Amino acid sequence: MTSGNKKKESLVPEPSLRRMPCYLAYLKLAKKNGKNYVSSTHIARDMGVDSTQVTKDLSYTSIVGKTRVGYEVNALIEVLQDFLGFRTLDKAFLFGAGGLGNALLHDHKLDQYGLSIVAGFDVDPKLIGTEIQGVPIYHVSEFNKIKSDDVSVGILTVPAEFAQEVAQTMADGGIKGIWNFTPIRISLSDDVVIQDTSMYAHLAVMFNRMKHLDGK
Ligand SMILES: NC(=O)c1ccc[n+]([C@@H]2O[C@H](COP(=O)([O-])OP(=O)(O)OC[C@H]3O[C@@H](n4cnc5c(N)ncnc54)[C@H](O)[C@@H]3O)[C@@H](O)[C@H]2O)c1
Repeated sequence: MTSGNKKKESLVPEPSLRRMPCYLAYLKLAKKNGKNYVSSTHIARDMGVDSTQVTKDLSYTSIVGKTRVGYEVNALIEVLQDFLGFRTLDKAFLFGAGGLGNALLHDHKLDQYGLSIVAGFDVDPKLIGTEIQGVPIYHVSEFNKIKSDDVSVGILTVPAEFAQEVAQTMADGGIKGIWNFTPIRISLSDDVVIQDTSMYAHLAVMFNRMKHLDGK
């Protein structure tokens, strides 16, 4: 597959991995503002993270900061992009080209994060045979015909009631990583990585914290 050199970073703690794309966005902005070097203290101050945490997070990559000046911005951007797997393109199949699936197909920045959707699958006759942003949409029953060894990522954006069944279809067809947007906890064998993602969970946290503010 295209991302054969993506490393297995299983020992990196998830909170560190989750912070890294934020460091990357911060560094890209620093670069835009003409900065050549940033220190972990600056990153920490601007991002509201402890500076030892920043140093620790970045130590999982191969980069080493220089005393006093810190990290070279360009080099750190490249190292982070590499480390996070954003510099190689993984091909993905999308299952469920409705509201959210359609939005993801319109997300032109997805490839900057190492993902390229090459085909969509749905059951809606109005969608089958169409293209969304140049990506062909097939009936889900055609998956076995279309599936390919070089596509190992599946994006799951079907209604909740079909999530488990469609995820199983994906796994049976060789998908190794499922980006699960449905609210269902998918159960599959251990050789498939499932990453649950929910905007609504974050919204719930925000509402809860806002209530707490009101109560002050
Ligand atoms: N994680 C998040 O932040 C987030 C945000 C929005 C929606 N969602 C979830 O994403 C999913 C999709 O939401 P939506 O608003 O796009 O719904 P939607 O109804 O607009 O789209 C769902 C699509 O899946 C298709 N579909 C139905 N059964 C299928 C099957 N067996 N195989 C393939 N495709 C099938 C439908 O025809 C439709 O096009 C839901 O589970 C929803 O809860 C998650």
